[in-house]
Amino acid sequence: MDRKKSVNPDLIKEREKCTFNTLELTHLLDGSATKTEERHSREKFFLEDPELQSNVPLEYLSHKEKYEDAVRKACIIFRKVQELQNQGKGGMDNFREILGGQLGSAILKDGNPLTLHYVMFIPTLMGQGTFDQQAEWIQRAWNCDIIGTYAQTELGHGTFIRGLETTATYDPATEEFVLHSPTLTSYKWWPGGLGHSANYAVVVAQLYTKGTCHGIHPFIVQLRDEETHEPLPGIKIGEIGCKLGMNSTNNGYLGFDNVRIPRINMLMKNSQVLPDGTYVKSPSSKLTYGTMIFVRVVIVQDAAHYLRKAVTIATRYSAVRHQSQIKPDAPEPQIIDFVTQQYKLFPHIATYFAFQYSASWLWDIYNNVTNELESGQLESLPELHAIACCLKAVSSADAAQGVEICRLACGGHGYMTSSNLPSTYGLVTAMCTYEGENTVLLLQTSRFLIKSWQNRNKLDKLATVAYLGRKMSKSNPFEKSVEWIIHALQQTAASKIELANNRINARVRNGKSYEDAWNETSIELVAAAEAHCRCFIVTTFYNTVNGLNVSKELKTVLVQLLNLYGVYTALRLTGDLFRFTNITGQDVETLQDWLEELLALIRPNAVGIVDSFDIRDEVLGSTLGAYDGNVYERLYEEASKSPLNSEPVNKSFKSYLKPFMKSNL
Ligand SMILES: CCCCCCCCCCCCCCCCCCCCCCCC(=O)SCCNC(=O)CCNC(=O)[C@H](O)C(C)(C)COP(=O)(O)OP(=O)(O)OC[C@H]1O[C@@H](n2cnc3c(N)ncnc32)[C@H](O)[C@@H]1OP(=O)(O)O
Ligand SMILES: Cc1cc2nc3c(=O)[nH]c(=O)nc-3n(C[C@H](O)[C@H](O)[C@H](O)COP(=O)(O)OP(=O)(O)OC[C@H]3O[C@@H](n4cnc5c(N)ncnc54)[C@H](O)[C@@H]3O)c2cc1C
Repeated sequence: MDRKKSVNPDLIKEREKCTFNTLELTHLLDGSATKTEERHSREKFFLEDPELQSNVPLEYLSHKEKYEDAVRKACIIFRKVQELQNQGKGGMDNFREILGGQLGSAILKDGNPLTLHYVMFIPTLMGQGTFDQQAEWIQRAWNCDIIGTYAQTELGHGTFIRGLETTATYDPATEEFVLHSPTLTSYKWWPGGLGHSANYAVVVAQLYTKGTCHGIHPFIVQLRDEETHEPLPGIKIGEIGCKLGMNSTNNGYLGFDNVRIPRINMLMKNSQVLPDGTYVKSPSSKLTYGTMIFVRVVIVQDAAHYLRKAVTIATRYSAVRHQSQIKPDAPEPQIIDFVTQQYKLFPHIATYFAFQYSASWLWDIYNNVTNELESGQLESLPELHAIACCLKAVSSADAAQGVEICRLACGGHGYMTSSNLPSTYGLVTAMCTYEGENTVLLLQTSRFLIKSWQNRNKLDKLATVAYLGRKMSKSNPFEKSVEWIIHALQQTAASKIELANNRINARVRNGKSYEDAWNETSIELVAAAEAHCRCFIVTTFYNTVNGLNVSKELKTVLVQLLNLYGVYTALRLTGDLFRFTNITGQDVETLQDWLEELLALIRPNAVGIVDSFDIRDEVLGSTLGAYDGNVYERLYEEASKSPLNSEPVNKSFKSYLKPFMKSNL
C-alpha cells in the first residue's frame, strides 16, 4: 500500500485513535505474518505488471472491447499464475485470490472469461474423471492447451437439473455418444467463457443407453477446432449478451446437432457405460453434483471478500466526508459520527468476520468430507450439502445487501461507477442466483433439517444440527450475552423446524400429498433454514473468537464485533424471539441499548479495523475508499477521463441541440 502520499487529516486522526495493532489483525486474517508477506508479493507481482494496466476506465469500452481486454488480461494473469506455480510459490492461494473477489476483481473488474476453466472445468475432471481420464485431460487443461467450461444450465432449466433436455445417446456400433439438443429450451445457456473463449466443455446431459434413460451425467465435449477456434460441425455456439454485471465473463449458449464423441469422454469415475452399452450405476447419484458443492463452498469466502472491500470503501469515505450538523453552530461532523451511519456500516464490518470464520470452517469440512468420499464413505455428504447450501445462500444475500447499504451510505458519490460499489454489487448479486438460486438452496437445507428433526434422538455425529437433539428450554432467563443469543437462536431455529414439520404433517393428515404439503409449507421451511444458518454463523464466530490466542487489545475488538454481530442478528429476528423464547419488551430494549453501546465502542477503531484488511488501493479500485482519503481529488480526476470531456463542444450540439433550440424560438 502506498502510504507516502499526503493523507487526509481526518484519516490521520482516526488512525491515531486506534486502540489495537492493525498489523496483528492483518496477520490473523491472512493466517500468519509470512502469509501476509506472500500476499503482498503476489499483489505486487500482478498489480504492478505494466501489461495489466488500463488507460481507459472499463465503463467507457464497448461490450466487445471489454471482452477482448478481459481475454488479454486473463491470459497474462494465468501465465503469471503458472510462473508462480512453477517456482513453487503460493499454491492454492494464487487461485483463490486471482479467481476471487480480492485480487481478481482488481484486474478484471467485470469478471474473468477463464474463471470457469479453473473453478469448474478442472475440478470436475478431478472429481468425476477416472485415473485414465485424469491422465489424459488434466495436464492439457492445467497447461491451458485446452480451455474448458461447465455447461449444465439450459434455456429451459437451471434449478431442476433432472429436467435437463440435452441427450447423450450411446451407439455401441461405433462406441460413441451422440449429443443432441432436441428443442430450443435444451440449448445450454449461461456457462462462463462458453461464448468465445472455451474450446472444450464438461456438458451435463441425459444419458441413454440400450433404450433406457439413466439421468444426467457429465461428458467432455470438444466445441471448437484446437487450431482455428472455429466451432466444430454440429455445434451452435455464441454469447448470450449484456447482463446487470459480469459483462466480461463471456457467458454463452450451445446447441448440438447429433454431435459424436468417443465413449471414453463420459466422465466415468462414479458411473460407467461399458463398450457394449451396459450401464454401471454410481454408489450415489449425487456424486455427479460434487463440483456444485465445491463452488458453493468457495462462494462463501468470495462473498466475505467482496463485503470487506465495500465496507472499507464506505468506512473510509464516512470518515472524510463532512455533512450537516449534529448541534447548532457546531462544525459539520464526519458523517461516521451519525449513529445511523454507524448502524449502516459496523454490522457489515462484523458480518465480514462472521462470514470469514464460517467460510474457513466450511473449507476444512469440505476437504475432510471429500477425503472420506474418496475412500467410499458417503455418510457426511448430506450434512455437507445442507450446510454449504444455506451458507452460500445467506452469505451471498447478506453480502449483496451489505454492498448496497455501503453504496447508499456513500450518498451521491456512491452512485458513481468510480466508487466501485455499483460494479461490486453487480458481481455479488449474481452469486444469489448462480450455483443454485438461493431460495432453492435454502429448501435443500430444510430437507435435511426436517429429516434431522425426525431423527433428533440419533444426531450425535452431526455437528451442525446437534442442538436439535438437546432439550431446550423456552424459559432460559434473558442475559445480555452472546451465549444467550446463541441459545435463543437455537431455540428459534429448532422451533421453526418443528413447526414446519408439524405443518407438513397436518397438511398430509388433511389429505394433501407430501409434495403438495411441502410446497404449501415452503415459506416456513425457507425461514427455518435461514434461522438455522444464522444460528450456525453466530456460533462459529463465537467458537472461533474464543479459541484465538491474540493480544488483549485485539481480543477486545474482536469480542465487540462478535457481540455486535450477535445482537444485530437477534434484533433482526425480534419477532421470532417473541414467538419462540421468553424475551420481553424490556429485554429487547436492553438489546437495543447494547447495540448502541457497541456502535460507540467500535467507532474509534472503525478505520483501524478496515485498514487491517490491508486492501491495496488498486484492489479497492475506488475513488472513495483509497488509503489516503483524497476523495474529491480522485472524483475530479476520474471525471476528466470521460470521453465527453475530451472536447469542449460535442458534435450533437450542431446536429440536434442547436436546430432544436432554434426551432423552439
Ligand atoms: C489444480 C486445480 C486448480 C483449480 C483450483 C481452483 C481453485 C479455486 C479457488 C477458489 C476461487 C474462489 C473464487 C470463487 C469464484 C466463484 C466464481 C464462480 C463462478 C461460478 C459460475 C456459476 C456456475 C453455475 O451456476 S453452474 C450451474 C449450477 N447449477 C446449480 O447449482 C443447479 C441447482 N440445482 C441443484 O443443485 C439440484 O438440481 C437441486 C439440489 C436443486 C435438486 O436436485 P434433484 O432434483 O436431483 O434433487 P432432489 O430430488 O431435490 O434431492 C435428492 C437428494 O439429493 C440431495 N442432493 C441434492 N444436491 C446434492 C448435492 N450437490 N450433493 C449431495 N446431495 C445432494 C438432496 O438433498 C436429496 O437428498 P434426500 O436425502 O433425498 O433428501
Ligand atoms: C452470472 C451467472 C453465471 C452463471 N454461470 C453458469 C455456468 O457457468 N454454468 C452453468 O451451467 N450455469 C450457469 N449459470 C446458471 C445458474 O446456475 C442458474 O441461473 C441458477 O442455477 C438458477 O436457475 P434458473 O436460472 O433456472 O432459475 P429458476 O429455477 O427458473 O428460478 C426462477 C425462480 O423460480 C424459483 N424456483 C425454481 N425452482 C424452485 C423450487 N423447486 N422451489 C421453490 N422455488 C423455485 C426460484 O426460487 C426463483 O425465484 C449462471 C447464472 C448466472 C446468473
